[in-house]
Amino acid sequence: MEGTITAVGDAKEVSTQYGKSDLAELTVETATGEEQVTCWGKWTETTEVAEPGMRVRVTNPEEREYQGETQYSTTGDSYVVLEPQFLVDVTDVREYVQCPRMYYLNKLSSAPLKYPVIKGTIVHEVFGDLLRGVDFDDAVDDRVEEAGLDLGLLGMDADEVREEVAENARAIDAWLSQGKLSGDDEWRSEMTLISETFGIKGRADAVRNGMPVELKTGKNLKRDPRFEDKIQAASYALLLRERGVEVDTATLLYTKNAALDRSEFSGDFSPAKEFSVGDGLMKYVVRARNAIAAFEYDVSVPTGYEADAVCEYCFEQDTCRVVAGRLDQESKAGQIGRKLPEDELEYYEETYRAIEEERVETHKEYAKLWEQTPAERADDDRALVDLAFERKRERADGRWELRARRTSPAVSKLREDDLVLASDGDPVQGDAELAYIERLDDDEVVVSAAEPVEVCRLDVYPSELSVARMQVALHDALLKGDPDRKDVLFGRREPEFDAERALDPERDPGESGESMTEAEPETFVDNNAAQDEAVRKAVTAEDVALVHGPPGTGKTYTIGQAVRAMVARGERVLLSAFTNRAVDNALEALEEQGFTDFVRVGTESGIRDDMLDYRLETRGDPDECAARLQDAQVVAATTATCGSRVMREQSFDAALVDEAGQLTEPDALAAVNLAERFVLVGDHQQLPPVVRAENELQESLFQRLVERYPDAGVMLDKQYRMSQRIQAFASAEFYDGELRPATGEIAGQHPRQLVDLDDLPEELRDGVTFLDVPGDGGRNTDAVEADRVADVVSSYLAAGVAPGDVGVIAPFRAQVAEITRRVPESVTVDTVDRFQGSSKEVIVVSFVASGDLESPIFEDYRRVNVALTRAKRALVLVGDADALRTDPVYGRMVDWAGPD
Ligand SMILES: Nc1ncnc2c1ncn2[C@@H]1O[C@H](COP(=O)(O)OP(=O)(O)OP(=O)(O)O)[C@@H](O)[C@H]1O
Repeated sequence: MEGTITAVGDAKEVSTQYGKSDLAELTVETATGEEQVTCWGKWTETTEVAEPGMRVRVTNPEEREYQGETQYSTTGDSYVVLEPQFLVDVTDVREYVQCPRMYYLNKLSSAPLKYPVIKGTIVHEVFGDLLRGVDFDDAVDDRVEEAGLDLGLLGMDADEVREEVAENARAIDAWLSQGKLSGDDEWRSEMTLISETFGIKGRADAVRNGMPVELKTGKNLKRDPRFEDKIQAASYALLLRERGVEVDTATLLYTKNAALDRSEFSGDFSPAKEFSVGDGLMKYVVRARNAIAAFEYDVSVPTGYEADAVCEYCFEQDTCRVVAGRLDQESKAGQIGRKLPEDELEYYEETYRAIEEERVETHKEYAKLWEQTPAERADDDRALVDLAFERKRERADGRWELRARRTSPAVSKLREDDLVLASDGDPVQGDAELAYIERLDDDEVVVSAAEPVEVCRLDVYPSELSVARMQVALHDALLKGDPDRKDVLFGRREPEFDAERALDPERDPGESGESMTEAEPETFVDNNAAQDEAVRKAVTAEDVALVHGPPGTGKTYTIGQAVRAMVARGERVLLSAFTNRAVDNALEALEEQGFTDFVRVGTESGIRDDMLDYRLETRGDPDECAARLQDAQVVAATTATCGSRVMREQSFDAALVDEAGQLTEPDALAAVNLAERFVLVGDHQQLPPVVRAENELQESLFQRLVERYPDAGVMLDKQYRMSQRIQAFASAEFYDGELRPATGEIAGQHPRQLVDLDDLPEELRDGVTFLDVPGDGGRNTDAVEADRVADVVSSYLAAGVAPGDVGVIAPFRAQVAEITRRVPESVTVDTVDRFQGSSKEVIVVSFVASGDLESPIFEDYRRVNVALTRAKRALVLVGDADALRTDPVYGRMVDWAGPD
């Protein structure tokens, strides 16, 4: 039975025929009405954390009719699951059992760059390799080499690490070969498991004959595995049971045991500890996960009293007390340090809550994996569901290349390089693995995965990584952040500027012997006063400078100038942006300006091909890898990568962050935290941060600071893209009329410069055109409008415009698909989000507007602004004029564009 809790009774002790037992009543609103459920025994621990409003599921309850009503009670086979749609991760269950506050603290600080962590990862990878049959020495050498950068930053010697990893791996190898001797062991490494019944997800290190095997790189000389390790293995056992495997044992492999000197230690040296997994342990797992789900439900913070955590021996004791002290939390370990000022505390708590709300939304995405039918998921753009598996091939690196044929031309959010869940058709109960899309075209898809799944379906995989990084950035900014910086962030002090820094370093008195008074302010950009001022602000800012760059105003160019000016002053600079594309564009601008002393940090698949030469190699000799990063004057990475453990170890004089209007505050902080001073470049009139939850994360740090400190900002007011005719509406509507074409030549751009106007239909001869198409009234697609858009595109192509110069923008992916089917492949058709930051000679916008515009077409005006500011010479708007006129902004847009 399942429903929403409306009341929770107190636990009481009663006598039964089997002796004394606890019980507590839950009142639950189910699909058929309000029901009573009696939770017996240890399930009262769960009722104690339950609250009205939470969802609850009780499996295998006993049903009894009593005075005409059905009453439920738990049986020996029952599980009580709170908030089952919230998938608690197995590693969180393990942490929680060890100490509830440890689970919380890990959310705030993520895995640091520490040798035991890195070594643990390497050994795990070698374990996977050995299972896949890779040669022992090859696996060790290769995996150590792969961790080159991490090891280099830790100052580790590769030979020593190899030796230590080999010692651990030998324990694995010996144990594996024992299993092999005994016959037909069936192995599978790294298995992604999701339980919709128990609300748990996880990734088992390995599964042997259906039973979980967990690898621990520590030692354990007791006969039995550690309790928290047992809990972890039992969680996987529970997940496997849901797939119908009768799991009764699990194995923990303590690899360090094999490397211990027997004369120094005594105990049970065998690395592999097997134990039987009974129902009791699995119920314990579910109760622990319920406690976590309950904390997440009301975003409360554990104190450490919830479990029998022992603080005295805990490595995290100091951190725990500092966090408790600074954030004014109750903690079993106590508090140290001064409480944050009230406004910071309030900000921290609000932002923490907002990020957790985002986490809940991410979990709702997971739940859609089973709540939606395959067809619904496909309709929702969240999956490609009818793939026909073609073939698999094992690569030299042990990963599998999997190919499937597409049997229908569906659209989806999925793109090349995305992390997806590749499955045999059932991502929850079937064979499923995380995979990367390597190629996705109209008739075939190629993915790579650790296991050879017979791919028939790919699903969007809602990663929690971005949520995790936001929490870490928030924590770092508030608890570790410089107090001076925080004064500005919290409005206690105006940002300051040091004019001397703008003096020409070429004429630095230190070098030329001239006195300071003779040094002159440098001119950074001589043909654009606002850009010049922007660079000056960036260079002189002691705290923050804000560069507001409307479309095409040379943001990227200005960033390049600013970076070079900073480098000329001997500064180490972090160059960051929301997307890989913007990071690469900024580097390209630097390259064009003759500067290439930079290092690009990121994954091979994320970085544009022409920038791969600058990519920081993370594999190889530790010292060399580390030196390349540490010696680089300029380091470039997305803000997401700035939250990685490698980047969190770096420090910079200045951080320049592009696309800052699209970043949530915590995402911007991830970059800003790494530098002494920072410059945000963006436009809050274009795309806002994209988050699932509707809360304060939707407002960027850029916008907040621009509004708070207008004097720290400069607006770039000359644009290098659009004709006067095209830019007029956006300038008036979104930039107070202050945006202007940079030159007469730009202002005067016209379709006649592309084609002979006589070759175009009459209505397309102006630079801006509105085509009134009543449409078919569809909500997300409009076939009539799509036909008209296709006509317009073919008119331009017929007149001689190159297909690559034409772009089509539509508000919904479904309409993008409608139009894609009707135009040649080389014409880009996409949603606004994919067009931000790019431009075309000719842009056609399809509005799919009908009726009274009930459903917001471009969600908000900022998206329309982006759509209307991509074209250089010709902009064609296609939509239902009457529908659009029901909205004042769209009404003015229609008036501006025609029809006359
Ligand atoms: N001061 C300048 N002098 C000459 N050309 C410039 C200047 N500033 C920018 N440009 C040119 O204008 C064009 C647009 O500049 P850039 O790509 O930097 O704009 P952007 O603001 O980053 O664009 P978007 O709005 O797409 O992000 C580029 O071709 C660039 O070289």
